[in-house]
Amino acid sequence: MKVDGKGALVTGGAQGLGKAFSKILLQNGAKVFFTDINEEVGKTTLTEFQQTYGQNNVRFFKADVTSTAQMKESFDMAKSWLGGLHVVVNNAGIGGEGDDMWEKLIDINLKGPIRCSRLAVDYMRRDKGGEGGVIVNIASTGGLRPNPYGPVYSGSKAGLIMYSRSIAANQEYTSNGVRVCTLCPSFADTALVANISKGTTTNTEAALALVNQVGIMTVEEVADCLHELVTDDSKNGAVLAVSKHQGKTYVPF
Ligand SMILES: NC(=O)C1=CN([C@@H]2O[C@H](COP(=O)(O)OP(=O)(O)OC[C@H]3O[C@@H](n4cnc5c(N)ncnc54)[C@H](O)[C@@H]3O)[C@@H](O)[C@H]2O)C=CC1
Ligand SMILES: CCC(=O)/C=C/C=C\C[C@@H](O)/C=C/C=C/C=C\[C@@H](O)CCCC(=O)O
Repeated sequence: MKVDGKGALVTGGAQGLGKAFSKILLQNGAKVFFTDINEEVGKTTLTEFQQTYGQNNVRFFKADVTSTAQMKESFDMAKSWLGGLHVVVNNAGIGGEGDDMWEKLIDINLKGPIRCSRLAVDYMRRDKGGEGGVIVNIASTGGLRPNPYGPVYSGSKAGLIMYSRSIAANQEYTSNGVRVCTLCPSFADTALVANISKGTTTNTEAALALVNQVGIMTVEEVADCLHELVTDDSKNGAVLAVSKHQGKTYVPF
């Protein structure tokens, strides 16, 4: 699918990878409706995008992926303003393994993209008035192998990978024009990784050593992979891993 003229919704689009995903979609001619819980940064990013890509090609709406009501409102607004919903990127996510954080992490990193994938299917499937489209769920290489420094984070991403592969296998969705893919980046240069040094993992020293060993990608390198999954209509159920040290790998399950 060429994204030129298509409508896209990106969650967690105010900064980091979500901002890079919105940017590459805008650069290729899509209209983008992005959401985020951070209203201040979201409005700053909106202004930046509108100055570069035009007032009428991008919109921001403050919304929390843990709220069904807020995300239903987001999807309603997006479909109406975009004129059609063809791409959904479930990107919003956090780190944090502590007693005070791990349940919130599951709510955001696993329940959030499941909530938004369910909405996306309903809004995209042709038998319910949609025009077909693609959902890309943002997991992690941390969901593909055990991670002693982020067991809850890895569990959330492993769950998202399997959920995504499972709905991609649903012929009720595929026969109505919906594709589902998963992008599994390793470390990229965002606040999420920077926060590792502030103690979001179970072992900061070991985690930082892993980051140094694996290397850190630019957000643009990850965004190129998103564009590949969105535009290649042959990709359904695909899981694309990408890292600084190993490049791109379609995971051969
Ligand atoms: N940066 C990295 O190395 C990697 C990141 N990822 C995943 O990529 C996604 C984006 O992460 P980054 O850009 O790195 O982090 P980031 O912290 O820079 O951006 C995350 C965005 O999500 C938003 N957000 C957080 N909770 C939210 C909620 N409840 N509702 C709506 N928005 C919310 C934040 O406000 C922020 O704008 C996450 O799912 C993360 O797990 C996956 C692999 C590697
Ligand atoms: C080095 C950090 C690490 O081992 C992962 C920790 C996971 C959870 C703790 C969380 O608070 C920090 C998350 C940061 C994640 C950043 C990138 C990961 O999504 C890539 C995982 C790297 C890999 O295992 O290949």
